[in-house]
Amino acid sequence: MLVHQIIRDIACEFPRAVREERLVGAIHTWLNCGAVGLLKQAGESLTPVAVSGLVPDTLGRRFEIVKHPRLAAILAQRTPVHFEPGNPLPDPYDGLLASHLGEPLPVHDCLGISLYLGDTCWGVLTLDSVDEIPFPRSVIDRMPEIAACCEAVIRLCRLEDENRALHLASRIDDELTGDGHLDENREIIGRSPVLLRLLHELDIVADSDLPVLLSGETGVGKELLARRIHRKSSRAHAPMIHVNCAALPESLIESELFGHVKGAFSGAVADRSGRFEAADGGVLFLDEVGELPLIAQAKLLRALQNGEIQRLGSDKPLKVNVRIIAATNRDLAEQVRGGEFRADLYHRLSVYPVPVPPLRQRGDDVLLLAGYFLELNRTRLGFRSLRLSHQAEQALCAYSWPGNIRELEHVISRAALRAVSQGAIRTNIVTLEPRHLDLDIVSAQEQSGISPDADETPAIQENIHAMKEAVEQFQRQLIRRTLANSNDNWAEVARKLELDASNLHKLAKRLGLK
Ligand SMILES: Nc1ncnc2c1ncn2[C@@H]1O[C@H](COP(=O)(O)OP(=O)(O)OP(=O)(O)O)[C@@H](O)[C@H]1O
Repeated sequence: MLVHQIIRDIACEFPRAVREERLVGAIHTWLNCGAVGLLKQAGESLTPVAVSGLVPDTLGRRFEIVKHPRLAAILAQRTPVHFEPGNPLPDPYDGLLASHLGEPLPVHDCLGISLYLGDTCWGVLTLDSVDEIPFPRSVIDRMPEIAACCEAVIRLCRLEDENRALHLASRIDDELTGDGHLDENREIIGRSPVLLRLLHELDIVADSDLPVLLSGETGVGKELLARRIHRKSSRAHAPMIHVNCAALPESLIESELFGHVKGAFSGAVADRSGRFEAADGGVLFLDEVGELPLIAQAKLLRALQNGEIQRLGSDKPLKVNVRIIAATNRDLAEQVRGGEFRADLYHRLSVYPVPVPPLRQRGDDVLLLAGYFLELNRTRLGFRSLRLSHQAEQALCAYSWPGNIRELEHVISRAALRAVSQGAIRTNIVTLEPRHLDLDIVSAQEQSGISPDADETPAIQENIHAMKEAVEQFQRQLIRRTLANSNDNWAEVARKLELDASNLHKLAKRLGLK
């Protein structure tokens, strides 16, 4: 019985994401329908927090309410809304049903109800069927009861979150429970354990006033993470000023950072404050800090050491109070060894170093992010539905993403345009295939340095790295495939791969699959 199962779950200890998944899974099993979705309202959009029966990228999509008339209709009333077969309004899940991966079948029958916490709307529950037989009257009649169960679970999650936040505030270091993805101000998509661990760590460091050094490959989201640190810090009320150290011409760096007084150089026609002053009380984000020339490094160091700056051409010191967050895609420690970066500045910036993992180590986040970008493009280009074929999903998961999330964003936008130019009709369900994605898998391998006849020492180092990555990529695919063929049963995967269960657990964690 549905209600019994939900009450049993309420009595157990679960992280929020698991609670929500179990709730949706229980409703799905009980109804035996096509799909169930629990969507939370965040501003003008609905964000799926748990789905069952839909393709994995659904979790990354953000459904703009004005663009989805069915969702708007569900939100507009507190009683159940039934869209019978043949209803002309497009369904947000058209083409996203997992049971019809080969064929982009539209949803036929849809039921929805808005969910409330007290008088405040929280979001919606949606039930979809792919059969042309409408939901029976008995299900429609039980919708308020099902909604009440959902509301109870949501309320419990909220109370548990508040409790956890209180613990965190009193510096009782709570264990990671995997709910970082549901932050109100979320812009950061992903649920992989590596990302959730990182967000948890950043939330703790945000609270301190320590300088943070974010390092990682291009496009991994360093700037996005810097913004999150700022937003969650006690300096959130003051600005975060962004300085792209790679884009500043050497001759202007000093004046940009510290400002100048009238007449300091030809062209200085008036007094002007610099970025340090603009960031006073807030955060100065030094992006691509590894590109700063040595001379500018010395000046920056002096400002950080003394907590004061001088405008160019002035001898009056000005006190500034800024927190520094720096980012780099270079290996700064290596640059220090090579004499390109000052060791003293490096130590000042890297009080709290945060390596940001590349996309290929974030497991299924690639599909969630793909879903997020698919939905953005669907809206932008006016498609009824924009989805990935199973082969396209596999291609995205197998690719090594040297340009990380930025590259994924571009790949999806390009693929959508390519589909249009190849004749896709916007009023149909448009399915992106590997040929639309056009991922350059061969050249990515070449880029990563695999070359059988390279025998010079640096090349050997690179090859070892590339080989490790290729092996990990293979392991990731193998585990994912075996998992899919074993109904997500890890014990069965361990048996099939002839691995000890605890070794499989460790390996899956290292590969970002758990
Ligand atoms: N987890 C995420 N969810 C949604 N969008 C993301 C995520 N991570 C990155 N992005 C998007 O990917 C793009 C690249 O991110 P960002 O500029 O923060 O990367 P970066 O590491 O600072 O790159 P670079 O080193 O090249 O400056 C941005 O458009 C950003 O919004």
